Amino acid sequence: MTGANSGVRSAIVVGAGTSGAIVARRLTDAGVAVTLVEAGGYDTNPAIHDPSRAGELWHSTEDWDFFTVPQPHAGGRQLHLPRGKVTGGSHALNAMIWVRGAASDYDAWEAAGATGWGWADVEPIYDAIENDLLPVTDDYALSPIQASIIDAAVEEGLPRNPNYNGGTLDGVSQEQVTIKDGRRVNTWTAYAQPVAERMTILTGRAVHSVIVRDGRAVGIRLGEGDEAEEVFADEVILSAGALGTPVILLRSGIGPAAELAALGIPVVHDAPGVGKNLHDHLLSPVIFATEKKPVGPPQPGVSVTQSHLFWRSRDGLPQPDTQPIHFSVPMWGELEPRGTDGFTLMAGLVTPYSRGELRLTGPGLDDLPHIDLAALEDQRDADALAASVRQCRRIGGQPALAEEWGAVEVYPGPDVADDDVEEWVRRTAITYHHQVGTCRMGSDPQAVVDPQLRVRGIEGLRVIDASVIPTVPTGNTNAPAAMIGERGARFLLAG
Ligand SMILES: Cc1cc2nc3c(=O)[nH]c(=O)nc-3n(C[C@H](O)[C@H](O)[C@H](O)COP(=O)(O)OP(=O)(O)OC[C@H]3O[C@@H](n4cnc5c(N)ncnc54)[C@H](O)[C@@H]3O)c2cc1C
Repeated sequence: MTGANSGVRSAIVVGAGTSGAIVARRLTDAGVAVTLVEAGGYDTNPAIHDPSRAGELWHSTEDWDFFTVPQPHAGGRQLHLPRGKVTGGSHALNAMIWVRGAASDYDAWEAAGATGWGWADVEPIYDAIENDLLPVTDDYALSPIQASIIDAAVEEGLPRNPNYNGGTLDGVSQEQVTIKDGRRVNTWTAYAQPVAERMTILTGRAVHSVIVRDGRAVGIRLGEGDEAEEVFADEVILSAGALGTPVILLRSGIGPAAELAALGIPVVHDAPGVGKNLHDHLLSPVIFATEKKPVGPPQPGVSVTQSHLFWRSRDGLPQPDTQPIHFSVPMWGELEPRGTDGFTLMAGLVTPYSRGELRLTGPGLDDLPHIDLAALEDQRDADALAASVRQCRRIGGQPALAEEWGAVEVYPGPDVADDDVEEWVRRTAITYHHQVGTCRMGSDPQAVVDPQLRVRGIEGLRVIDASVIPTVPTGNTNAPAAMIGERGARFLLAG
């Protein structure tokens, strides 16, 4: 369907990240006059494009560098939440791993009121994306340590899964990634950048809020104070991500009325769900040194993570609840003392029960949001992550690692007994970078957007990004964000 058919002549897309870059491309191809607004700059930093250098992007100018409020169930720590602030968004910073999730994840969305988002609806979208502009591949050479990690996981009893996107997640696998010829490919470089000359692109411009007149979104406010500027279009699409989009809605007066009033923000529409339901996956490290031969430094063009596994931490689960991810480098984080070489089996929780929230602390662009993941608040999350740590310890002790490499566990290390791993998890848990849910889609009054991704109560305004995800899928969230971008654009063009 073309833009002319849908009647949409012009659209503003806020955010050139995973979802927004796809939306901008699809609308442009349909003849819609697109203005794509990105708070960050262009992706000129070479570290973005070399998969081995992703770690350099944390705390860089391309990182929003968010932090949570102190997390009482995770040692009182404030967790760093990197998010891409650059063309490509978080797909410019991420590890490029491609995971669809479990069919039952999407059937659960549908059952909870996201009508039309069951597996039968989304599977063809994934099939289409993977055979279109993004290269999704596991056809690359494994680093020697990664091959041994996979062997060790098999020795621990896990099945070797040749395609975790093929219907069964369980087992250990080489990661499918969006890398081509040793370079990162993201939705900006694959979708939006090739048609950039056919759009209006504003970079380095942060959107303050949406302009709403008589219940309809008519444009956006860029910047604030003396630098404020207004841009108008038929449709406004927020693709600013699970932390960026709710902030824009709240500054626009679309959110929980009492919270907005307390900050002196005029209430445009009482939407109690905006910023609620924030949740994320979590990681906790198990780090090894090698006594027989060094792992060696990262190689240019090669990601430091190439394998992962899906595993059920207890009986009776319909799908895996843990997804350890394996790094060819020691991921020391805040740990001291630290060595110079090694590898990390990063335990991972992918079925979190804890739910946090995002709130504003003020109406200005510089007022940092209050971000509370409620990390490990639900005991089931701590139990699953601790079980995952114990499993990673066991894998490190298998012959393929312990005998071939002389792998020796440095952290948690011999002083931490398996019974004390929960304390380790609370002391070391970090984000898996998969925040979702802050503008949940559904059919109930608390849902922020309807299943067509229209903001309830406001005409001409959609949210198309990871914030609409009602419950985080079993796996990394980039592929779901891309799928949401494709579907959201189709909904909009269909009118
Ligand atoms: C370090 C890291 C590693 C990750 N690894 C993986 C992985 O390997 N595999 C995987 O599947 N997922 C991974 N993820 C998660 C995945 O990248 C995200 O889920 C996905 O990119 C979300 O897409 P999005 O479109 O919702 O938001 P984003 O891609 O974050 O895009 C949002 C865009 O909006 C812009 N924006 C925000 N606010 C404003 C504003 N006010 N005005 C203008 N622009 C604004 C931002 O700058 C950004 O460009 C990782 C994430 C990170 C940060």
